[in-house]
Amino acid sequence: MLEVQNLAVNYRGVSALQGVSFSIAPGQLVGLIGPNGAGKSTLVKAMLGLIPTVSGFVRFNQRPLKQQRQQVAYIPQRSQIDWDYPVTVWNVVLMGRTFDRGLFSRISRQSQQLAENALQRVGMWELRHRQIGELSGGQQQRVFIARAIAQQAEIFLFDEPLIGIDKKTEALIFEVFSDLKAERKTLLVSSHQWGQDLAKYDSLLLLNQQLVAVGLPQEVMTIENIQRAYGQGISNPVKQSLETLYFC
Ligand SMILES: Nc1ncnc2c1ncn2[C@@H]1O[C@H](COP(=O)(O)OP(=O)(O)OP(=O)(O)O)[C@@H](O)[C@H]1O
Repeated sequence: MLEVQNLAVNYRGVSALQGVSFSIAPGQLVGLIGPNGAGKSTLVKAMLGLIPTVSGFVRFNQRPLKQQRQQVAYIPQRSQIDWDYPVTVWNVVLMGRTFDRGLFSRISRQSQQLAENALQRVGMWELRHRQIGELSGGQQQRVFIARAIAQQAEIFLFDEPLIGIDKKTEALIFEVFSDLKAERKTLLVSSHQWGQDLAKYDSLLLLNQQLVAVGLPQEVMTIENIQRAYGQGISNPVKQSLETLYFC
């Protein structure tokens, strides 16, 4: 069980997150949604211990998550990655196995096999010798998902994985989510994507500095909750996705 209790973050004295508490059971796919600047990335980074927190704790199976970083696969937003960095697809995926280096920093045969399987899973094996900067947005996302799969983590934190990708990659990502759920992994996916996709999550966390609502997608995505999180004006895409959720 992944537990977040009373998490708060300030940036230079200004509050970005307050009193965030939730838990996720193994095998659950949880969506983290909220407007731009709501603190979605901040929450994911705070959970990983990448930024300082003012209060709160994050535990996995009753132990601090910070002490079990190897159990967490983090798939950052594509915009946070330097795509000009000269590294091949194969080496990015092997980075998921860096904890498994033996004498003279050699990567074990088992790790190489896991990296190969992960690249096959996301349909990127043929492009393994490519530089990452030479890939499309969807292909880049597949490579980082392969790295996460190769890591064999228990918890997967995806930061906006659906931004700027093609429909085929989006379908593949949801297939990978299903596989990981079947393996009883814990999945938290931040997204500001609206539409039918929201109904695919087991539950949603609606965030705007604090948690506005938590629960089943149709319980969370009420007009009242959306207004509390997004302010008074609800745009057409938001209305459409509410209708999609109610009529699916
Ligand atoms: N390093 C930082 N220093 C100061 N303020 C920051 C920093 N990072 C984020 N913020 C601020 O904290 C708030 C939350 O930002 P965050 O990136 O977590 O939101 P988000 O929900 O992920 O947004 P988006 O959907 O646009 O990616 C914003 O007001 C942002 O400007």
